[in-house]
Amino acid sequence: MFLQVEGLRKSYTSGEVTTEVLKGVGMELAHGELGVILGPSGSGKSTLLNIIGGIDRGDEGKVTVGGVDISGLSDSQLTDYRRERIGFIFQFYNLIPTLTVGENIEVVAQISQSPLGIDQVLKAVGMLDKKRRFPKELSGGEQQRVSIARAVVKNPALLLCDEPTGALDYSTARDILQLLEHIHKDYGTTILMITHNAAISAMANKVYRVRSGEIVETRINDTVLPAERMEW
Ligand SMILES: Nc1ncnc2c1ncn2[C@@H]1O[C@H](COP(=O)(O)OP(=O)(O)OP(=O)(O)O)[C@@H](O)[C@H]1O
Repeated sequence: MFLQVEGLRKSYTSGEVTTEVLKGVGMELAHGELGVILGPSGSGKSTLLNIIGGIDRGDEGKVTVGGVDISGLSDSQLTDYRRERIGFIFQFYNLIPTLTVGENIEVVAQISQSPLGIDQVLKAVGMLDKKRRFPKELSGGEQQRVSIARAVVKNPALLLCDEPTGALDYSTARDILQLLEHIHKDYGTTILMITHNAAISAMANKVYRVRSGEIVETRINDTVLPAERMEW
């Protein structure tokens, strides 16, 4: 199994209060699959994604990605893992405002082991003609396209998306989901995506429903709905 999470626990302590955010999470995702994590606010979705992506660490349990047990990595090995194998897409794009679209992609390509071509990924997200623009000159949907290109240019083994359409209007959100669907198909990238929106789970191979730090349901979709046919 490409991604395997077993008995993952995580607590945060602030002052005298300890909150158990993940209470023994287990999940699996095969290579090339698209998984969706559904759940209410505060249920632990981002914490789970951040641990899988090597941004954060669990307290207990095991996370294996592409045969590597990341729970056993040193800090510098975890940084290399994150840089070389993981692409992140966030709700609020996080582009560098002082760099052009092309430069935002280039800084990531430069530190990647086997990057794709900058123009190739900009073309794939429909932003090649805006290569010399700055992020503030773009709409939210366009900025998210650039952030997808930035995540994809490193040719990541795993693409992690945290509410990628959370800040977008309905039709732009559907465009972005269609784009992620194309990336998934064209590049064969394994994708794990967090959403509040249950309708989006129709495009996934696997759906994990999270409640209060536990996966309460794992569903396998035999039929995957194309993003252009999803409605909510
Ligand atoms: N660094 C931190 N320090 C303390 N508490 C944290 C930290 N990160 C997350 N938490 C707490 O852990 C819980 C789960 O947060 P998390 O962001 O994983 O949930 P979520 O399901 O992604 O929520 P949302 O959908 O609102 O983003 C929340 O109660 C949050 O306040």
